[in-house]
Amino acid sequence: MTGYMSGFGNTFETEALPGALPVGRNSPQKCNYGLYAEQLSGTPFTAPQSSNQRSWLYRIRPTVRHTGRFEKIDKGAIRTAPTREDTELPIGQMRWSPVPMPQDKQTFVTGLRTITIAGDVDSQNGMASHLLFVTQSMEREHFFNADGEMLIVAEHGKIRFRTEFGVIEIEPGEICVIPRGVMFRVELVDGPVRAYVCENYGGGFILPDRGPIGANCLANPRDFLAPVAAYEDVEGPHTLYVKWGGDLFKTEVSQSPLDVVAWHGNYYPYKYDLRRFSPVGAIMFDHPDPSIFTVLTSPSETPGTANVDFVIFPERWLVAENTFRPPWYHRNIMSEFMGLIYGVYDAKPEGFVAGGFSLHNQMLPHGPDTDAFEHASNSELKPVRLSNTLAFMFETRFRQRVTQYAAALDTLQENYIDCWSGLKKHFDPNRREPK
Ligand SMILES: O=C(O)Cc1cc(O)ccc1O
Ligand SMILES: [Fe+2]
Repeated sequence: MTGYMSGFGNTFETEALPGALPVGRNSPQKCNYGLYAEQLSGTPFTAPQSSNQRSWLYRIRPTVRHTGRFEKIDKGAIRTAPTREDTELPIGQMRWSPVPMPQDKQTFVTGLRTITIAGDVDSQNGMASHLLFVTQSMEREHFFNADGEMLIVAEHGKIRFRTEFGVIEIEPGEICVIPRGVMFRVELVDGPVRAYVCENYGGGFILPDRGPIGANCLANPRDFLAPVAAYEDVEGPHTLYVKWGGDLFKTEVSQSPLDVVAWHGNYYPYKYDLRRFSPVGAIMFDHPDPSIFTVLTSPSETPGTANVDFVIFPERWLVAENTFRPPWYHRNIMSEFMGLIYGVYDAKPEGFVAGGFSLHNQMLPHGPDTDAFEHASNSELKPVRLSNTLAFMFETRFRQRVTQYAAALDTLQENYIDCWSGLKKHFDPNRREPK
């Protein structure tokens, strides 16, 4: 069964068989249908009520039966902070063209390629950005990530996540968030998949406060969708892969671990359609900070200083008067990994293409390229609709270290910085603009 329940951070209850959820208690002496009760804690037991996350799962076997002895295996191109790979790559603004879809068979586990790593997984700070290529569905294989929550940004092809909690499908324009520890497998729906992944080592993503914007707009809670319970009762050899402490392990078991008949709680995977985001922006003049486009944030202990923010640049109207409308020139204490899901990004009309990505690391200057500057400085400021465009940013307080894999990609644009070389000196002590 597939289906979704609407709301962000809600406590849900869902059962695939009637009466599978115990009434008024979590752990009765015997559960209906002979199920085992199991708790999955996403925050410490003692986290404040407002941020406490846990779910109760009623399953055919407890998860200890879905794990045997673990064996450490090759982690492929997956990297985890604070690993330091000597890339010989000097600091600098970086941009990559899209990496073509591999021709060989790649699953969600083998198809993850880490581009940047930031912070320190052991202290639950920081993040990684990955590319994901899937050319083959996982069969009798599952995965969970103990190192972080995974936010998957579909860029090419539809993706199906069969999770302990139920089934989630996304297409380009949508995201899926899988919390730390949740078991799942990934299937193709109608062809190969390319996606971006933010692995968040810190506290789980929440909706940002809206401040004076009030109770509505930006990402509205009702547009987040959690799956209804769906279970498999499948015997036979299965492999479970686990990412733990930057390493990859596997364990062999004799049944599918997706055997949850019912669950309740507030720790679960969910999806969101980025096209439902209701942007709020400048309706008179000036270019506001891009934080107005924050979809989800993983806060750190320092107020206003995100472990990582997930920000989008969606379709919208530009109407500001007497304003340089694209992003301003910028140096940032936060580091910015950007990707493009479709269309054209207004600061980079050339060279930043769907499936590509850029990295403007801590304090490294960036901003509109020469064409964007000339156009924005001289075009008539009538209302302009930015249509068919969707870019995003993973913005973290930590430096993002580039992996060897990313440094060696032949899609790394050697001449990226030349996009600014045409910015001429316009200074003239006698030149004043009309008011
Ligand atoms: O393109 C970027 O670098 C992202 C970005 C967008 C924006 O509107 C303002 C600042 C900023 O860093
Ligand atoms: Fe920026």
